[in-house]
Parts: sequence; structure tokens; C-alpha cells
Amino acid sequence: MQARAHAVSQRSVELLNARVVVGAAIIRNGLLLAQQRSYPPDTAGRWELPGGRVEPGETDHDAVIRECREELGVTVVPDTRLAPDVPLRPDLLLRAYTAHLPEGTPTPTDHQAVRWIGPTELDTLDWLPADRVLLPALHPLLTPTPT
Ligand SMILES: Nc1nc2c([nH]c(=O)n2[C@H]2C[C@H](O)[C@@H](COP(=O)(O)OP(=O)(O)OP(=O)(O)O)O2)c(=O)[nH]1
Repeated sequence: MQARAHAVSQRSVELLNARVVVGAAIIRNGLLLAQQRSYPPDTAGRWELPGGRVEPGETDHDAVIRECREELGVTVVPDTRLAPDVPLRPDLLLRAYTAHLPEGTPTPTDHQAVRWIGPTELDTLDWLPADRVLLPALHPLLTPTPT
């Protein structure tokens, strides 16, 4: 029991010191923008939210805006936290924010592709494992496209 308590508290300490990767859940017209990684080889082809590591001294919101400018060439407006943080490694957390895009067309700079995803496609993409944890929080934000 003591060993387990030690392991749990050790993990809490690690997570307190963890770096944050922000992910932007950009929603427009009831669709979510997903992007497909092109590197490294073990994750190439899998889907994720736009985003990346928060730099020292930077706020989460600033990091969302910077990463989306770098990766998509557009200026998003971050809104609220989407869900609890998802641990990626002992020293890294994924923190997702909802965001909106007042104008512009996202164009990938270093990803294979970007796609606007509706509610019926959401579960079918080959998401990175941490992003899969976010899918239940994303579903209520998406609306079916009228046929
Ligand atoms: N951006 C982003 N990264 C994610 C998501 N889910 C997930 O597991 N990751 C992982 C992949 C990477 O190991 C790490 C972030 O890497 P990154 O390549 O996007 O971030 P970065 O631009 O700051 O990193 P780098 O290229 O400078 O190494 O987080 C996600 O939804 N968005």
C-alpha cells in the first residue's frame, strides 16, 4: 500500500513539473479541424489537433495562437478548456482548448493534410491515442451537416 501511495505521489510531482502541449479544437459551422502528422515515422499519417509545446514564459492562449499561425497560416481565437489534461508522458501533458476561426482558410505548412470533420467521421479517424481520450468532449460541439 505504501509503495502504491509513493508511486501515486511521485506521479503527481512529475505532472506538476510537466511541460504542456496545447491542442486547438477549432470549430467552424459545427465541424472540427483535424490535421494529419507527417513526422516522425511512428506517428506519420495519424490525426491530431493543431498545436504544440508551450514555450517558457508563454501563456497557453498565446501558444495556441502561435502554433496555429505556424501550422495553418491563420489566426484563431482560443476559447475555453475542452477537457481535463491528458498525460502524454511523465513530463508532458496535452491540454486542449476550444477555439474559433473568424476568417481565413487553414493551409498546412508541415502536415500532410487538414480536414473539417463532422460528428459521423469523428470516431473513424486514426487519431493519436491521447486525442482519442478527447473525443467524448468533442462530440457535443459538432453538428450534423444537412444533406
Ligand atoms: N500538436 C499536438 N501534439 C500532440 C497531440 N496529441 C499528441 O499526443 N501530441 C503529441 C505529439 C508530440 O509528441 C507532442 C507535440 O509535438 P509537436 O511536434 O506538435 O509540438 P512542437 O511543435 O512544440 O514540437 P517540436 O516539433 O518542436 O518537437 O505532443 C495533438 O493533438 N496536437
